[in-house]
Amino acid sequence: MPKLKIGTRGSPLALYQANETKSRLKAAHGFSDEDIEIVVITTTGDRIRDRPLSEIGGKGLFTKEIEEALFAREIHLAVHSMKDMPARLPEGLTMAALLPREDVRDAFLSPVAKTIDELPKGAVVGSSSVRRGAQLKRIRPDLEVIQFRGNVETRLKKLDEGVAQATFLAAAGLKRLGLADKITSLVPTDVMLPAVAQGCIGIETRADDGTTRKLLAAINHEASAIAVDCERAFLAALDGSCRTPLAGHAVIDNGVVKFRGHALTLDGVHCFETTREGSPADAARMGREAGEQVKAEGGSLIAF
Ligand SMILES: NCc1[nH]cc(CCC(=O)O)c1CC(=O)O
Repeated sequence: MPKLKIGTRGSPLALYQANETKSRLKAAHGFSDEDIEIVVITTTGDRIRDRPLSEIGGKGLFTKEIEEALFAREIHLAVHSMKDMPARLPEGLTMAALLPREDVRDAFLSPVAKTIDELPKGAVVGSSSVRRGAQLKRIRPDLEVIQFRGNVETRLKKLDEGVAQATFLAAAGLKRLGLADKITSLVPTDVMLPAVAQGCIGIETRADDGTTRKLLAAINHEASAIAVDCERAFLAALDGSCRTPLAGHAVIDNGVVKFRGHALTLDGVHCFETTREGSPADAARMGREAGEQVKAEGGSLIAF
């Protein structure tokens, strides 16, 4: 009988993340392989493959069935890409641990150019992310952005076939999957501010499950948890739909939390920016106030 059941989506990245969590729990608590079972759960987001997620309802589509399994006690914990988590968790669930954050940057993939700047005038870029689309139009208004979904292999094939000249993926996912060699270049965060919580794996459990919470506390990475708290408070304050291009990134530098947040219009013409600095204890408040500021400033142009 397994002592712990981990719920996860079945994609290669999700399985990698669940196995990473399993290894860390084994190392922290001396569990054997049989003690921890990985339970694959198919979500609505996995079933719908043909439409951009932002059209269907976006965030939450990858979490609903998994959270139902937590409530039903079919699993003890659930492993998520924090970037895909809605700003607020359902009542009764909690994010009990964050794993050490991977590279937060976006990766640029292109057979014809080394960087965004080097793309030929009018080049076609494949991306379904409203954030990346808006950021790109802001720096290169000449580029044409087309919808692009699918896994890494599908996207690389589309690049090969000339459907688009470039695409973007989170560096974290590529690195975790051992596909870092597919990256043409990494986009600096001051060129493209990453999505809130990009590169972060979070582990969710029931708030009243003290046993699992204690096991997870041992593998929590505090600096990553603080940064994500700040970024997600920004997201929650803006209450953005997934049609709202938002970006936010916090780092802890010498004990100081430094946060940058952006909200853009879809066409990239307007970008409302905010920065905050403060102590880790204030991380969530800083993110929230940054979000409130951007909402007040950009509210007439951006539909949050
Ligand atoms: N929205 C899809 C998604 N959710 C998490 C990752 C992997 C990277 C991460 O954990 O931030 C990706 C792929 C991507 O945006 O390229």
